Amino acid sequence: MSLSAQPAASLFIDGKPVEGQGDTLDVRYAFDGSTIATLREATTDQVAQACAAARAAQPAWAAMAPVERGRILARAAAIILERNDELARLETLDTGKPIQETLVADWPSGAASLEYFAGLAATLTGQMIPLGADWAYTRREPLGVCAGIGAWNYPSQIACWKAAPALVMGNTTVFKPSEETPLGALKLAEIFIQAGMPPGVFNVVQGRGAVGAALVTDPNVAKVSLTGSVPTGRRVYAAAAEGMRHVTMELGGKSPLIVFDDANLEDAVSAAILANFYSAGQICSNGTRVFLHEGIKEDFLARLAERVKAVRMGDPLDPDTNHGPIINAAQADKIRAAIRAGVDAGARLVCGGMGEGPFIPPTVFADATDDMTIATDEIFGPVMTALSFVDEAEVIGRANGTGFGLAAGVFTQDLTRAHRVIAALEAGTCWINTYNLTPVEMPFGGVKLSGLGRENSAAAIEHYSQLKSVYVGMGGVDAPY
Ligand SMILES: NC(=O)C1=CN([C@@H]2O[C@H](COP(=O)(O)OP(=O)(O)OC[C@H]3O[C@@H](n4cnc5c(N)ncnc54)[C@H](O)[C@@H]3O)[C@@H](O)[C@H]2O)C=CC1
Repeated sequence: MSLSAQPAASLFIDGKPVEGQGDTLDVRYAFDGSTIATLREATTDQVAQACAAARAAQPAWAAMAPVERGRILARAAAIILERNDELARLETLDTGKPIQETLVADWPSGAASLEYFAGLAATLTGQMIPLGADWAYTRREPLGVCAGIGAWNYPSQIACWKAAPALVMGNTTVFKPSEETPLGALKLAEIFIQAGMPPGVFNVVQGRGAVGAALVTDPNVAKVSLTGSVPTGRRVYAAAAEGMRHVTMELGGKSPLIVFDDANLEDAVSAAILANFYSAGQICSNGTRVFLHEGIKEDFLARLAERVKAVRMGDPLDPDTNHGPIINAAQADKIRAAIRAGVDAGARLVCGGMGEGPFIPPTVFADATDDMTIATDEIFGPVMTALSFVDEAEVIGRANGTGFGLAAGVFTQDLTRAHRVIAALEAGTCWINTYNLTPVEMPFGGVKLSGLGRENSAAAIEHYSQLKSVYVGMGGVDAPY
């Protein structure tokens, strides 16, 4: 089977594939470094063209009956699910993630988002407010053109999560995937057209940070939704502020996973695996600071080290591979530097280590302290840091002792404690006795430096719409003169 994944053209503007006129973008398969596609970035003019196409398409799209917009999203979801095998393969080539993951976690999650918001379409109404003889009403209106900017870990899911609530509200979108993973968004654009979406409603531009920056400040853009790191989030938020644009920021984390001594140990170990090693650890909400109660620490670590032996690194297209390569050499270098810093700081390496080439095995540090960089910095790789604790109040304070606030997890059989601890944790997305499940029905997002706004669930609609208030006078008008 050929590994070429060359698309018809690099960009998708106004319903058509359009070749980029900017710099070259080589797309590589993380497993062997082979080039699977060569794209061209969008120029600033092409970004402007995409935004102008989205602007031009927006009034007619917003004027369509909501249920009709919903129907198009639902049709797109059905096409995605029919083509899931082929799309999962492309996602694996684009990201290097194992096919056993991309078959279930990427496009299917994107399709669920389209289905969810399709179902919500007809319910997105304003309010009637009685005011005695007079009354007022609100109209929930679209914002206009919404720019989406994605990270490389879940490229197609991110494109769908940003497109679905925006489009169902009658906004139009220009999406820029990460330069590392540009292919899935082009498929989504094609599928939308196939599902009956009018040209210009969903557009794709490609490029590195500078293209993203041009998109954020385009005069036609009313809202920016970014999934990326905190430093990029700061830059994008600041640039968006100049035009008073709305923002959603889905940024990084260093989330705590707290395991009390009464937890079901086997489940807690499973959760720690999901919270640290799925997608080779390249997940924003990962619970990378695993706080273990002193009483169970060594049992937990021994069991985890045992379970990790079942890891199978290899060709991501092999259905038996359950741990893929890191997205690129620069990211692998960063992860290895973080591992080296953990060893140098005196943490105990329970398992894993440097690995070879693009592969870094599941790596577990124990006996770490809160101030070590392996406990403070987002590594975005398969590196777990275990910290021990004895007391509930102590662990809450330490879990909150970070600028990040994306996610948190608690394992305990004590229901009262579970809810008390979760209430005290500074995190936007939390789990009790499980980890990293992000169904579309549940709001997803962070607090503190991890972001603003929420994706998924009806809560996302708030971030892709604005209210117009209309006071209706039913009698005469009293004026002072
Ligand atoms: N909270 C969430 O939902 C998620 C957050 N992330 C976070 O993303 C990061 C990893 O992804 P990366 O792609 O390395 O992040 P990144 O911050 O380097 O890039 C994210 C996107 O922003 C673009 N970009 C870079 N500079 C820009 C600028 N000045 N203006 C506009 N756009 C710009 C990039 O081209 C890319 O498309 C991690 O910190 C991770 O935690 C990843 C997935 C989910």
